[in-house]
Amino acid sequence: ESTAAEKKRWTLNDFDIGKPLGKGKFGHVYLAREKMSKHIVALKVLFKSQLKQSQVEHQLRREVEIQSHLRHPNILRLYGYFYDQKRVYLILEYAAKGELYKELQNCKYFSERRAATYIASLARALIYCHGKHVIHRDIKPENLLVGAEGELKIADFGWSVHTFNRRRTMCGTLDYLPPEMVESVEHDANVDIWSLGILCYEFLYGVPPFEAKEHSDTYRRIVQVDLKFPSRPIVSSAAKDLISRMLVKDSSQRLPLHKVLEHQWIVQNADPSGVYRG
Ligand SMILES: CC(=O)N[C@H]1CCN(c2c(Cl)cnc3[nH]c(-c4cn(C)nc4C)nc23)C1
Repeated sequence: ESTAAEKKRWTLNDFDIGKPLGKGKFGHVYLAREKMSKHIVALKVLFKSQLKQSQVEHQLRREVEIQSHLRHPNILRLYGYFYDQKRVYLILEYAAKGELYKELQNCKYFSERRAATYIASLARALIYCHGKHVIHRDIKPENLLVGAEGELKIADFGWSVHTFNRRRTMCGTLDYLPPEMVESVEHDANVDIWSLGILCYEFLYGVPPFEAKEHSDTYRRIVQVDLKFPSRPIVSSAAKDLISRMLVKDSSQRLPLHKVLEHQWIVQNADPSGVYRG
């Protein structure tokens, strides 16, 4: 069902533009306020010239089509879009607590309760997406935002907007790709289970499991599923068990998302509200 916001023909005049939130290859994201409702949003401004140059117009149309129909507390809303001569504007939900990866950088790694709470809410969001035949939501930390109540929001449109201090492995990171994508065979919804396993590892250890200096080494470690658990920080065997059941080369053998939610590590550590309160 589409709301009034979906139908309205928005223009730039409908908004007061605030500070830049992030900038990147295709344009910038600004804090903005819709004048009539005083509703705070994030306005993503993309340059048509850039989109044409990189032949991503069709990808943008597909992503906007998908994103505007997804309604889930852990998926950033796309309220609408509009364009003028030179730019395309996406009207997005504003996540008040910003980017998760900055939080992860600040505290190196998360507690098991915090990690489990985030993984559970992402599993629920992915179950919702798969139910609508939407896969590969590209859930690396750069694409995760935090709402006002501390809830996680998947905020990706197939490419990310790079904020000022980019993550070292941001550009073209292979870290999150599962074997079938690295070996570029067709992929199914199970790719998201793999990425969730990578994310769980990174939440607990502060680095992705197959990180290496050279891309060729990361590639080899992924296809060999060269999974090692450091001795520090100390992580429970239940957490390692869950990660080991998600990072499985044969995508059909990965723990299904609904089984992730039933895993003892999640049941014992995740806050049922999906919000980590510290
Ligand atoms: C992957 C990606 O799109 N990255 C960012 C750029 C800004 N953008 C935001 C989007 Cl699209 C939505 N909400 C945001 N909130 C913030 C933010 C809030 N604080 C306190 N600091 C920041 C930054 N940023 C956004 C997404």
